[in-house]
Amino acid sequence: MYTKDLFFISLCHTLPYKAKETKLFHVSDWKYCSAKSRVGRWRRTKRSSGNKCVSSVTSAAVQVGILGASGYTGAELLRILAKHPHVQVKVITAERSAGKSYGEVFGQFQYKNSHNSIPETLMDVSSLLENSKLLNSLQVLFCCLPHGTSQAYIAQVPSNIRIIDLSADFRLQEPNTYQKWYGKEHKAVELQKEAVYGLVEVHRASIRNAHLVANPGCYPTAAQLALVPLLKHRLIDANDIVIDAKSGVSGAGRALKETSLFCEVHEGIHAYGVGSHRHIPEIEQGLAEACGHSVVVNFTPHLIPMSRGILESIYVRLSSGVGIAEVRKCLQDTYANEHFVSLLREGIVPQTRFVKGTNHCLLNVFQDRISNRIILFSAIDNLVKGASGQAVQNMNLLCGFPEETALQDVALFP
Ligand SMILES: NC(=O)C1=CN([C@@H]2O[C@H](COP(=O)(O)OP(=O)(O)OC[C@H]3O[C@@H](n4cnc5c(N)ncnc54)[C@H](OP(=O)(O)O)[C@@H]3O)[C@@H](O)[C@H]2O)C=CC1
Ligand SMILES: CC(=O)N[C@@H](CCC(=O)OP(=O)(O)O)C(=O)O
Repeated sequence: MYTKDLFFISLCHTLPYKAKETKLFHVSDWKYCSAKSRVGRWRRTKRSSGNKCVSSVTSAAVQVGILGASGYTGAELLRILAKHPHVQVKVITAERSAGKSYGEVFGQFQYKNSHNSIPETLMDVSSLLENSKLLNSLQVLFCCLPHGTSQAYIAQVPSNIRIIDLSADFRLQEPNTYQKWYGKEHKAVELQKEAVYGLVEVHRASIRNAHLVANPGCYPTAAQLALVPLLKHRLIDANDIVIDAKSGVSGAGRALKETSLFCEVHEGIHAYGVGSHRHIPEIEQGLAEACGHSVVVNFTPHLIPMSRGILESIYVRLSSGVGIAEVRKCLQDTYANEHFVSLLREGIVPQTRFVKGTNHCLLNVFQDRISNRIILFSAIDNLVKGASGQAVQNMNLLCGFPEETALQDVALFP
């Protein structure tokens, strides 16, 4: 059977990704679908997308600022917010690119009518913080600055503005843990205490009322979504977890670094931060919370010559008397009503290309050949579910919008 003979019934993007049981029909079966239902689907599509490629902003749009809009996560935020029907991006900032127009920094933002209007020029953060009128006109501030930089700026933001920080600055609850892994004292310890960890599928209730959301790190997102439910239900041994992680190069950010030079990345793969990566305490903090006692994991990240994507292969020991079927059932039940996390059908290995450009995390579990062990796989796009997509999911939650608003893309493939 050839692809041209097939019609994928979920072409319409209003159909949630969760519809995993959607079948491919032969084109000749199409006539048996009622014309009425086809019209109904079309009408819904037109209404939800305003018959244009993007939705228009409602009059009562949430006013948003983005610190660090000239970086990778900033650009990804603007790409996503461009199709958000209830958001107006009012301010964007940069450091080296301050004063430039956004289209000059990112050519993809020069197209006419392809996005909600965005501010023409990148301003510097200090000018924004000094302009109290402009600052106070914002309701939500995304902070896409390097870790260590965010905390001092965020401490100056008025408390009526809700902040979503994409850096690592507010993820660790213990100031001592932060100092140990980041090598410096935290400059906003009080704020660190009140920050809520923004892994929506785990902390949804507390995020809703948060003033400051600490958006999770990319590697910790993929690891925790696979492991937290299993630890909560005591299905795996908390002291025998090996996380073998691979990331695309955009994870390192846009600033020029030796480690992300083309000649030193392409056609090669290497581990880094072995036994010392700063995401170790973040992963351990989340897993300890899930099982109620401290956890020590083996976490080894690798850099892969691709632009985006994270795949984690996670090797664990089952608790005594537990089988793989219980693990599958636990993941299936936990994520049955979650829009962005899915357990794939048995035997299908999650791939980064299945999630490229999307806010989805795909999971699966396989029996290891070594008895009583299983292998979990978790795939995300580091810039979307691992950063800006998750940040928008958090904003949707804070603002009372449906969580999946502006996040319903299907992966760009191939
Ligand atoms: N990339 C990823 O996959 C992920 C990143 N994160 C985290 O999100 C944050 C942003 O990451 P990413 O977008 O990749 O980083 P980039 O390096 O691509 O961008 C950083 C941004 O911050 C600005 N900036 C840098 N230094 C300063 C400063 N001292 N004062 C004000 N602005 C400054 C830069 O401006 P300019 O370029 O104009 O100098 C740029 O806009 C980081 O904390 C990162 O660790 C989290 C999850 C995943
Ligand atoms: C490939 C690569 O370099 N990845 C980054 C992680 C990106 C991320 O999530 O960083 P934050 O914790 O600062 O948000 C790293 O290993 O440091």
